Amino acid sequence: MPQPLLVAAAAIINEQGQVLIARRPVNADQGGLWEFPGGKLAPYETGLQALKREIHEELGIEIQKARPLIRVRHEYPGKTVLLDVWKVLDFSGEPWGREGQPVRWVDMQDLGDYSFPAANRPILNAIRLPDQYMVTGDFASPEMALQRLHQALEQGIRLVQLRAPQLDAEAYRLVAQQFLEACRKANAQLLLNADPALLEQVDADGVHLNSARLAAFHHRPVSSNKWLSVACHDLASLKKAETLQADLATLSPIQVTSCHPDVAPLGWQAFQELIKQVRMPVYALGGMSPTDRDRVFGLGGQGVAGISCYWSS
Ligand SMILES: Nc1nc2c([nH]c(=O)n2[C@@H]2O[C@H](COP(=O)(O)OP(=O)(O)OP(=O)(O)O)[C@@H](O)[C@H]2O)c(=O)[nH]1
Ligand SMILES: [Mg+2]
Repeated sequence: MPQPLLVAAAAIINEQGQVLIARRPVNADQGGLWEFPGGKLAPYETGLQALKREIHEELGIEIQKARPLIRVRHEYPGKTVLLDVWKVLDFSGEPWGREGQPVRWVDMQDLGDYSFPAANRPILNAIRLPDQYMVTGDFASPEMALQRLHQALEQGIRLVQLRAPQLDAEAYRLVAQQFLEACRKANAQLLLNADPALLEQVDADGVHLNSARLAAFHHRPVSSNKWLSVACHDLASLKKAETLQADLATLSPIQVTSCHPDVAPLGWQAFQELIKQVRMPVYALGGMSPTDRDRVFGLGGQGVAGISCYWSS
């Protein structure tokens, strides 16, 4: 494999939730396209050092605090890049295009209106997805499920997967419709762990494919304006998810879990090694707690997914 060109780039988000993008000069590589500000690492620089230097050079601001968001390896004709993208949590100064480049604050939902380099698709997904992903656990009645959903939404959960293998298709559809209404009100996104065709009846934000469905599909089963989430347990399933052009994946079990106590966990090192090999935001699932997020960011993951840590009375 060729040695990639190392590039640090910044997702700078303001208090209104807008993202800063800049336009590349027309005569540059990927010219005329929009990008996340940043640039190549100098020899002996770490990603964060390069990020701070480049952002000062290009935008005139000082990064006070940032955390890893996603690393994306992409092969362009004649060049391979490894984009080390950071989420900027605090900065000082007012950004402006110091090199004459147009810069613009863009609403999160309007990012799709801009043309970015091909490598940027996973970055756009990582920016739009939260760092916590709740998967529903057991419930005795739809009322109990809704009550638990409301508790989670109040605690800040903004991405929900309705997993209810105990329900038949009709019962699932009814609960999904109620979940969708509650999620819409809370500005949260709902993924259906169900046949993707259900999206025609319940207009949720996307679907999550379990292992059986992942194996059954050979093409992306949902349109590009819906999320495609996939359950992965090893490199083969992650690669299959990539073939289906999935937007996000869960990788499990990372630690020992109460629901599958006899399954051997992958562990943190395997989590890091596996997600290096795919271009997709990946959530750590299995035995997680919200406090594991910093560790996950450091290993290159999107955040934490969980049932028991979020679905409790
Ligand atoms: N900064 C940045 N670079 C990106 C993005 N997406 C992407 O494919 N790249 C690629 O990564 C490389 C970054 O190079 P750059 O031109 O920003 O590097 P630089 O700031 O050091 O520029 P310079 O060469 O003028 O000193 C380019 O090949 C560019 O096409 C992105 O979102 N932001
Ligand atoms: Mg640059």
